Formats: sequence, structure tokens, C-alpha cells
Amino acid sequence: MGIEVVVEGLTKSFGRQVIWRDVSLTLPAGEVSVMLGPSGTGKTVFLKSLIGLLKPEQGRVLVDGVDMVNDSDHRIYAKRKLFGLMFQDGALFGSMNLFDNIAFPLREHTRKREPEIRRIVLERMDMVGLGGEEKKLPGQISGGMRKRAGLARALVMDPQIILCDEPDSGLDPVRTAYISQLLIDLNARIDATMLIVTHNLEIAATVPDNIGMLYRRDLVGFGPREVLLTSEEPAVEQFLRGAREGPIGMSEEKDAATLAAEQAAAQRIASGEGSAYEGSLATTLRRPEIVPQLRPSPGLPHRQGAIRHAARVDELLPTLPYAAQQAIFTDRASGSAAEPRANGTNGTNGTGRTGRTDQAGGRA
Ligand SMILES: Nc1ncnc2c1ncn2[C@@H]1O[C@H](COP(=O)(O)OP(=O)(O)OP(=O)(O)O)[C@@H](O)[C@H]1O
Repeated sequence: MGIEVVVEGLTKSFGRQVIWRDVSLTLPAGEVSVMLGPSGTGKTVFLKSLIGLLKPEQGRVLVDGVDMVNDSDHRIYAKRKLFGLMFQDGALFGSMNLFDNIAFPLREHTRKREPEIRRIVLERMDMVGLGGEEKKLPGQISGGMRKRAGLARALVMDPQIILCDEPDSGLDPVRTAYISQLLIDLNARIDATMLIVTHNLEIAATVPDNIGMLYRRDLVGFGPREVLLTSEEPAVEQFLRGAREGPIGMSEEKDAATLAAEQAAAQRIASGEGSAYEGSLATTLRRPEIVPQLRPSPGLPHRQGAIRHAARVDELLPTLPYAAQQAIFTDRASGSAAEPRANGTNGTNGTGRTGRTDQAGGRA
């Protein structure tokens, strides 16, 4: 089973620029969590802080009894081996073929012999749908394949915590659906604790058990996915709708004057006095409906993390907002991600939606 990661009062700055402050959350063992947030809000900085590559000025990150912020380098280094990190671009060595790239951590950090290394590498390549591609160079494959190679490399050391930095960046929607399924299948196979950083709403809607969002240097909540997906917090709503109106602006947050003008326009539109342009602003995307969470592909085990998540949510239920409770009841009525099925099948069709036929092991 994966390991819980406890973040307490974390604050990170670069010089005078505060990236985020007083962030506290727990990544529950073996569950899948997503961290959303507009560009530049410090999601990657957050991931790097979890594994001790960046040092926040305040707070703690507790992993298996070690504080990844304040403990000695020796102790931090030992616990870092529990993590597998999937970088945005795969971070592969351009001159090495995929086999050697993926074998690299084993050759560098273990005393395993080549036949054992070969067995592990080929197994992980198969797991991410890259079987038979060992001899290809990173420059000869697609961006999606590079990501999956990066994921295979993150898996060779048997990590118990997997951090994925924007697994969707640069991928088309179909490849993004495949990588979403791959991440859920991976969680079903190895029960690792997972944190995925993304702005992708499809991933946020279909993959995680828990969602948080970083915005304006704060964590805007973190908890069961239904809480954030039904949140009425303006920044969350705007983000989920992918709309221009709202507190999130082009570069960072909008200034107060722009926000006030938008709110005045919204009131004029509501009273029927708005201009045509203002009316067009109001027709931007609607907030997406909550869709069922992805389930493992047929033949894979049930996600133990989803089962534990459901038990946790049961305890939390009375404390959750009404809309989140309703969303949870609806999801469960449709057959929740944790519910075992006699034939081990998914119950949805691999996308978390109805009417599509994506299969596990598909090519991103
Ligand atoms: N080593 C560093 N030194 C100084 N500033 C940094 C460093 N690393 C990141 N930053 C700054 O921290 C802020 C957050 O960066 P980060 O890459 O974490 O954002 P992000 O939310 O992951 O963005 P995106 O979604 O666009 O990838 C940015 O303003 C960035 O310039």
C-alpha cells in the first residue's frame, strides 16, 4: 500500500515573491489526488517541495516519519527513494534509447544484475504500453510516448508515492483520455499514493479521488473530488467553466477594477440592460457536469485506494457541503469507483463517460 504524505503549514517564497503560504493537506495512502491551479500558481514548486528538491521556509512534509523539509539530507535522500516522479516532458536522455533511459535508475541506484534489470524494464514498459519500443530514441517517438517512457522510468524503483507533473501537457484529448486510464490502471495494480498536477479539466473530472486547487498563493481547499467539483468559490467555478469572467486573469489574478467592471456588467446582463458584447461574455462555457470516476480496465484488480476513500468519505459525509453530498449519492447510485464487480470489469467504458469505447493500454 502507498504511503500517506502529510503537509503542514507549508510556505514557499523565492526572494520577495511568495509562491504559496500555509498549505496543509494530507495525501491519503493509495488514493489518487489532483492539484489544480492556474498557470504560475506554484504547482510544480509544490511537487518539488514534497520530495525535498526545494526547501520551503516554513512547515513540514511528513513521509514515513521523515520531514522532507527539515530533516537531514541523509534521511531525506533515503525517503526520496519512495517517490516516483513523472516530469512534464519525460526528462529523458536524448542520446539513450528507451530501454537504457528506463533502466538508468536501476543501474545507478541498485546492484541488480542485467538480466534482472531487463526483466523489470520490460515489465514496466509493457505496463505503460511501450512493449517493443526499447530501441527507439526519445527524438523518434511522440510526446505521449515520451511521457509514458518517463512514467515507466518512475516505476522501476517500485515507488510508493507517484507524482505526475502535467501528464496531459502537449497531448490531444484522446491521448489525454488514454493517459488518464493508464494512471487509474497503475493505481489499481500497485496501490501507490498518487498526486497529479494539471490544469486539465478532463483529468480532474475523471481521475482523482481528491482534488485541491492552488490560487492566489493559497490552497483553495483539498478534499473528496465532489467538494471541489461542486464548489461555489468564484475562482474554482471560473476555472471549472474555463471562462474569462471571474477573478482569474490573463497573467495572474485580475485587478480589482477589472473584476468590479465584470460584476457590474453581469448585473446589467441579468437586468436585461447589457450590451451585445457583454451578452456574448455571458455565454461562455457552462460548468461541466460531474461524471463518474474512471475505474480500472477489465481484468485488473479493484482499486484498494478507492475502497479506502469511500470509507473515509462515509465518515466525512455529514461535514461536507450539501451539493457535494448530493453528488456523492448520485455517483454511488450509478456504481461508484470503489464498488467491487463480480466480473472485475469497469462499469464505465474507460473514459468515465458513457458512449465511448477507450480501452486500457491504449497509445498516448
Ligand atoms: N527555482 C526558482 N527560482 C525562482 N523562481 C522560481 C523557481 N521555480 C519556480 N519559480 C517561480 O515560481 C512560480 C510558480 O512556478 P511553477 O512552475 O511552480 O508554476 P505552475 O503552477 O507549475 O505553472 P504551470 O502550470 O504554468 O506549469 C513562477 O512564478 C516561477 O517563475
